Amino acid sequence: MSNGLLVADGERAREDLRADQAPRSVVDVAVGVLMQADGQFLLTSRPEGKVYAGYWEFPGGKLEAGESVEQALRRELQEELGITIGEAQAWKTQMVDYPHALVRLHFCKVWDWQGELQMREAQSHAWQTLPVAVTPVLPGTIPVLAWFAEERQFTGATHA
Ligand SMILES: Nc1nc2c([nH]c(=O)n2[C@H]2C[C@H](O)[C@@H](COP(=O)(O)OP(=O)(O)OP(=O)(O)O)O2)c(=O)[nH]1
Repeated sequence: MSNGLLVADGERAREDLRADQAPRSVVDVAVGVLMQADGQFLLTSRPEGKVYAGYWEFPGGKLEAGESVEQALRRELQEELGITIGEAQAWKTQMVDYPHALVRLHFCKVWDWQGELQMREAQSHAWQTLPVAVTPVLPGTIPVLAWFAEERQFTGATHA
């Protein structure tokens, strides 16, 4: 990692490849970190047919044209989980350079929502704490586990 940018899948080879290419545009993504009072957080698995299918992540998705992060988060969590969220607390942002896209992840903590969780995209879900037991975790999700570790003074591996 350098300058707050996480490069997934082979930094040096990709820098060589990109030397004479135009900079890629950034894709903004709204991500919800659903929290329970006891500190557990919700992870979901990426559905079949998407890049990194089967990897564990926080629920969310790309902003549509004209949407704010909060609007996108509200829409995505309704679409994916069938819940209506209350206030979302902007937490941290993280850029990740994947082979498929350069993404800017806007992580928001969500403490309050209405409705029962429904896995509307046939994804799996798991309430987790540190260390995270489900595997594999999406590269762009791992920094969040480090932020939790810092907040909680947790030492040791954050995930399997
Ligand atoms: N939702 C989510 N996406 C993440 C996380 N970490 C991470 O690197 N990403 C990346 C993976 C993808 O490149 C991008 C999210 O795009 P997506 O394809 O899941 O979004 P979407 O639901 O709008 O997708 P689609 O409708 O276009 O299929 O952000 C995370 O914790 N949660």
